[in-house]
Amino acid sequence: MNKQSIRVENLVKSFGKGDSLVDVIDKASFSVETGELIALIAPSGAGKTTLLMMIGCVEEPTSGQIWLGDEKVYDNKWLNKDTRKIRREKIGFIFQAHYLIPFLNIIDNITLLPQTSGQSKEESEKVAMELLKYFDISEKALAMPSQLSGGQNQRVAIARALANKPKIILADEPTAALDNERSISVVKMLKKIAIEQNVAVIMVTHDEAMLPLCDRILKIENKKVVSSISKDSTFV
Ligand SMILES: Nc1ncnc2c1ncn2[C@@H]1O[C@H](COP(=O)(O)OP(=O)(O)OP(=O)(O)O)[C@@H](O)[C@H]1O
Repeated sequence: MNKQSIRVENLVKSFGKGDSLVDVIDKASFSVETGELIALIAPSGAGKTTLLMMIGCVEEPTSGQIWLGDEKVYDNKWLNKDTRKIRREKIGFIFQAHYLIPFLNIIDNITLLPQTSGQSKEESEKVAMELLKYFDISEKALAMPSQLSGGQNQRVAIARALANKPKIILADEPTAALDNERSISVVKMLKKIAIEQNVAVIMVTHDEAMLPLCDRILKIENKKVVSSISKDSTFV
């Protein structure tokens, strides 16, 4: 059964002060359940990355509340000062560029974070190999990132985001560097992960072709966050 994985209430974000004050998000309230793949859309500069980074406990909101799973992590301040720990335990990040470390092979790229979080080499390599099999690139385990295609590297980046078994995946334009066919394959993969691994996925995208593959669309409109089901073309 799906359950609430992300909940945001009255979230506000402004940058700067006085004359240079920029209001970006005004009282956003929404939730995302496990199993859901959500597209986050808005014009450039409207606050997509800012919203994603607040949910990811990277950017501190101005006010409001955030729950990740059962834990309230923000209530007008971070409730746990160690936001890195929250990120490590609960969230997998995927970016437009894959940001794999060029001098580490694929398996070492995936096991780096779990090992720095205290997982044993054996256990982290076992999980990494399972993920590489899942993404159909296990034969590339010992290759270097430069030996893989853009689409393959992005699959490795998704595998890396899953290595700590997070319940939330935050993806900032994960398909921006890929052609249409590879973009569709990456987004379908994110949907499969959401369902099979009970993960909530929020994906920032500028690509309208990806919207029908998502369950719901969150749109930032005049600083407000509005939700629609993906089939509803009101916002598309
Ligand atoms: N650290 C910062 N200090 C001041 N203003 C910032 C800061 N970070 C972001 N902003 C401003 O907040 C607004 C939202 O930025 P954000 O990067 O979240 O937009 P976006 O929707 O992700 O844009 P894009 O689609 O171009 O990536 C912009 O006006 C930006 O200039």
